[in-house]
Amino acid sequence: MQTLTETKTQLPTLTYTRNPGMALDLDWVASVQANTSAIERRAASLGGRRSVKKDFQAAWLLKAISLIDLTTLSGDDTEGRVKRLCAKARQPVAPWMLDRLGLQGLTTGAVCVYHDMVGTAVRALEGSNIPVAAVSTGFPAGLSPYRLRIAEIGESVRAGAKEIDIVISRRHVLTGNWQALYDEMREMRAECGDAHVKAILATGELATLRNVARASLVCMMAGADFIKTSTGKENVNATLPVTLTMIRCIRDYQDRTGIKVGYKPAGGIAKAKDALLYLALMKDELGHPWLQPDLFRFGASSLLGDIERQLEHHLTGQYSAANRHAMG
Ligand SMILES: O=C[C@H](O)COP(=O)(O)O
Repeated sequence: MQTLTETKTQLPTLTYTRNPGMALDLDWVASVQANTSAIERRAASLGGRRSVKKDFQAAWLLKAISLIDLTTLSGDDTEGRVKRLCAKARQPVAPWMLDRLGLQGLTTGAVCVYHDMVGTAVRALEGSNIPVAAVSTGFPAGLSPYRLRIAEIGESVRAGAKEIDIVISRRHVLTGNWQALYDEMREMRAECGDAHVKAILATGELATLRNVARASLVCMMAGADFIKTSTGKENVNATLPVTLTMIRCIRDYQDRTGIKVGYKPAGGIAKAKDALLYLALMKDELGHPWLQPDLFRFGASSLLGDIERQLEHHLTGQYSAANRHAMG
């Protein structure tokens, strides 16, 4: 894998990339394979490599911040917590750090909340360009009545969510009912209207990497603007093998249709060095366009805290031996 080199972070402007989708191509779905042992070998080889040279780390950490969907998805969420989260999204690191780096106006990519908190988040982010993403459709299991799942999307859009993270019905994947998965995704896409739609596959519950690949493809055919690994609530969430599988499907879909679909690893990404590894992998496999917020996001509740700590150590020169090790 190449080492990331970039000395300056340019603040991204978010222009959404839309996926119009296509007719369900069952032959293509049937032909999808995933060579699990090769994928696992490649994933295992990634962790030990330095993904960013020390001189370039600050720029890449800032880039990572701009790609976070800063998330709170807890049963005990309150308006106060969501307001604090939004304040953090507006000003993710201390102003002195940005001054030191000659950068102003850095924000996270979005704020991600349950439907009930969309209104609070929209009000708290007024005047900023930070979109609110709502998890919808009976998150996280997606097992509430179908008409209610569809209705929830409309409610979130009307409350001001610009991005909707839907959960798919895992049973359609586990039973190979690709038509049902396609129809469900298509209807959810339509209900989102102008809002950007991310399809959460809950890959930890799909049994095989081949299922992950086929579900990725069907959701893209049905018009998902992003494919997202996990709700963060499964036993296994974002992993490197799943990431390789999904981003190669994104590449195949682009090769065949010319359409770029985004990728959102989510759940359990809490360390700055893991974030940098993901960015290096995206650059390697898909190229620069997938280092922008219209095509890449981290779904993460605690990643920002670790990035901030690493940035502070970087800028003050106070790298402890432990931190040097943590940053690889
Ligand atoms: O979609 C985002 C995930 O729920 C966040 O998961 P996390 O709390 O493990 O970072």
